[in-house]
Amino acid sequence: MTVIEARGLRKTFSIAKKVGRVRRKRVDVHAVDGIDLTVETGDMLGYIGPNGAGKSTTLKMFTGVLTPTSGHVRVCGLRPVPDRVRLARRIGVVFGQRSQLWWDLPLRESFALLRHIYRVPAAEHAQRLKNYVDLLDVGPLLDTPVRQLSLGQRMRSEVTAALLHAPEVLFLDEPTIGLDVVSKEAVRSALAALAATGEVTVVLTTHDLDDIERLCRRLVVIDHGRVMHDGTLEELHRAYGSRRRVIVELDGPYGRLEVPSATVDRIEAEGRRQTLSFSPSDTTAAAVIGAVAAAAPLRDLQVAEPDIDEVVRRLYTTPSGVPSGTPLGESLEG
Ligand SMILES: Nc1ncnc2c1ncn2[C@@H]1O[C@H](COP(=O)(O)OP(=O)(O)OP(=O)(O)O)[C@@H](O)[C@H]1O
Repeated sequence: MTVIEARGLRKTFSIAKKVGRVRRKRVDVHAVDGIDLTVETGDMLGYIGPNGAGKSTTLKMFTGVLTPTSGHVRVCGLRPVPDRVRLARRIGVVFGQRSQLWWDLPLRESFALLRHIYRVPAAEHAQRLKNYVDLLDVGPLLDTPVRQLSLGQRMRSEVTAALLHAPEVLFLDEPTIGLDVVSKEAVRSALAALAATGEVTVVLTTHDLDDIERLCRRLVVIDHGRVMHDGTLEELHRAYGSRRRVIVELDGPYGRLEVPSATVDRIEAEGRRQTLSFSPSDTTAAAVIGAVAAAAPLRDLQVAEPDIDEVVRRLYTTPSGVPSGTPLGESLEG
């Protein structure tokens, strides 16, 4: 079932730009510039793009915070702005800068208050709380006032809070931003476990490449308010010509290996260690390893997947070929 549908979605901000010493003129910033997107139930979608690409603006239009300038958008079959109150019961939102928890109350009491706000029957709430408290590992935190939680603990608590009224879609804006490595991993595992239940559709924005690899079954990459890629990570690698690598350790010194459809990128320790790369569309890791084993005394090997960091960097720096015409000047007013 379709949970999000956007057609030709646009948001233009009119901002005052300084020209000369005192004069200002109004310019249009096309923050979202004609986005078409369909999200189906159970999707785990990463909405990514460089700074200022239009990610937050899109999420704000999906959640009824901003009115689109033009275009069509439906979330759970509702129009986000006019149907905002009804929509609030069907979606969960975790935007880093806004908390839905009460700072001075123990977490348990925040959850109880949310039950009243969303008018969730007590038995349903208790059952759901139990499930999500286990899934997101917030049990040991229930009696702690929110202000005493670490950033990572708070993020897991925010996600739990956003799920207690059983939303169909969960929107997460940068769920791991500012967290240390261990907390990031805890939040990621919790979200991966949530995705595995298939109970809720998740749309998240992130700049974190590990989030993308671990969490996003589908990636929508936007830049200058337009969709540049929509598909799986593998499709992204294919589209941008990513290469897989095989690192081989040989039993003794050896010359440069010659393997069909692969190139030797690096030779170390007098040829004992060589790094080969190949395009998955030309050959397979098995064929490369087979060819190496037939030619040289193979001691050990390692296969490295294409580097997401590299492909995203390339994606963000490659001109899309679509002139944006967007005067992304300094925003002087909101
Ligand atoms: N309220 C506003 N008034 C004027 N311009 C705005 C407003 N909100 C966003 N913009 C502009 O719209 C463009 C898209 O901003 P948006 O915050 O959606 O990008 P983003 O992809 O979320 O960026 P980031 O990754 O930095 O959070 C930017 O050029 C931004 O300056």
